Amino acid sequence: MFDNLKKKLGSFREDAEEAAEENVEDVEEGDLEEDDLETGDEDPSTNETTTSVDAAADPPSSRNEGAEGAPKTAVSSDRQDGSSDGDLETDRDERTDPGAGRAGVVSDDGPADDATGDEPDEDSGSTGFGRKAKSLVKGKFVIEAEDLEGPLHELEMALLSSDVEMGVAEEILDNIRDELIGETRTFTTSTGDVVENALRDAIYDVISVGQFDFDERIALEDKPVTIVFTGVNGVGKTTSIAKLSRYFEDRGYSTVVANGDTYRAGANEQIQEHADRLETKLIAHEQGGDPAAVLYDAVEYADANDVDIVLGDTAGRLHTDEGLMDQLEKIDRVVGPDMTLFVDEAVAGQDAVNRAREFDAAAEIDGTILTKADADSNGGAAISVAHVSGKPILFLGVGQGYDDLERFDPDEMVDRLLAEE
Ligand SMILES: Nc1nc2c(ncn2[C@@H]2O[C@H](COP(=O)(O)OP(=O)(O)OP(=O)(O)O)[C@@H](O)[C@H]2O)c(=O)[nH]1
Repeated sequence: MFDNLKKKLGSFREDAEEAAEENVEDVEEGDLEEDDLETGDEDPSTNETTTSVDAAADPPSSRNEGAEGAPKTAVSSDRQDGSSDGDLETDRDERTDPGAGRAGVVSDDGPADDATGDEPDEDSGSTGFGRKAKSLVKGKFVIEAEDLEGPLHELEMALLSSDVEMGVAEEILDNIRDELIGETRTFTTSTGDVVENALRDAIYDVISVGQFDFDERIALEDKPVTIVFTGVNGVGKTTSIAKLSRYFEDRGYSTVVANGDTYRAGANEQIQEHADRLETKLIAHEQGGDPAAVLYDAVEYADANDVDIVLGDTAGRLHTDEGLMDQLEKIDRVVGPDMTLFVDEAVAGQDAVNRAREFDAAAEIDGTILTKADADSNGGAAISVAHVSGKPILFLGVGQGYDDLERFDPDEMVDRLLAEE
């Protein structure tokens, strides 16, 4: 899965690490300015962080600098879930590389990311992270813009040729620039970790857009929960519905499937096969019937039989097909689905990215299921869909079996993309 992209990211890592290595200076403990490592300068009342001595030379940052006077910190990810960066970073690093990486990186314009979420360092300078980092520090470097020009250009070309959407590729590059260029970085493990963490954060930022806890949301909704699936023909909608039926049944929910694809000959038979295998009820009408009526009946059935979740298939359509888009609107009016999930195939690359944007504009979606990720070596859709549509990827289809469905986890995705071969 995503092998091409993994290779290309690996090349960037090597190139950027080389650029960092060329600028490394050894640091004797005694040479370190307190400023290099200080972490206790935050004023809790203003949440201001000490600015870098090099800050004036910093290139304008599109991400870390807000309004004039706003805090500029080394923290990069704008999390979607409201939790503090510190908590998340700590979580993430513990899972991926305990004791290495981010925790060891300190820039001179503020605290290391992990430190930002920790308890306040009351006696700054004598206790806490600054002191700890000092005793571990190995070296320091500054990467200037020109050092990274070549590697970043290569990375841009690599992302674009992997079907990453142009705006998303630019965002990733901006994120990396913000993280790596122009700041003196002291480090405790290796320059490789510094580069890897910058890349990790840059990608995480774009793929984690809009993430929410899907299971929790299902648990909290009044039952029955109605989920409608939309997308173009043949991308794996029906199969994904069958997989989600299995997913929910595995978590103790009962499901009923509604075939709102009254358009395509053979659709009833196809979905009936899945329902039989999964031993779940199918509600279907004659071909040519009203899809909204099918879904309405399925919700009635669920109400009457205490079924927890209604999974509603719809006809494959293009967002430009007005008749079919009107059907979706009617479904919205008649059954008021709790969620509309857009289904597309990872292998469609840029097309899938464009369709996600367009479907969201035409019929507000809550999230995406990206199918056939198992057959996609590029990964461009997986990287781009959330950022472009503003809605999260919720699941990846990773095969044709009912269990071949993975919750999309941005952390795991980044780990996967940056895993050493
Ligand atoms: N490898 C792989 N194949 C998949 C995956 N999901 C679906 N497929 C296959 O894709 C083909 C199309 O799937 P369907 O579920 O029929 O697609 P659909 O979108 O419902 O198609 P229409 O009903 O024609 O709109 C089938 O052969 C599925 O087995 C996946 O995650 N990985």
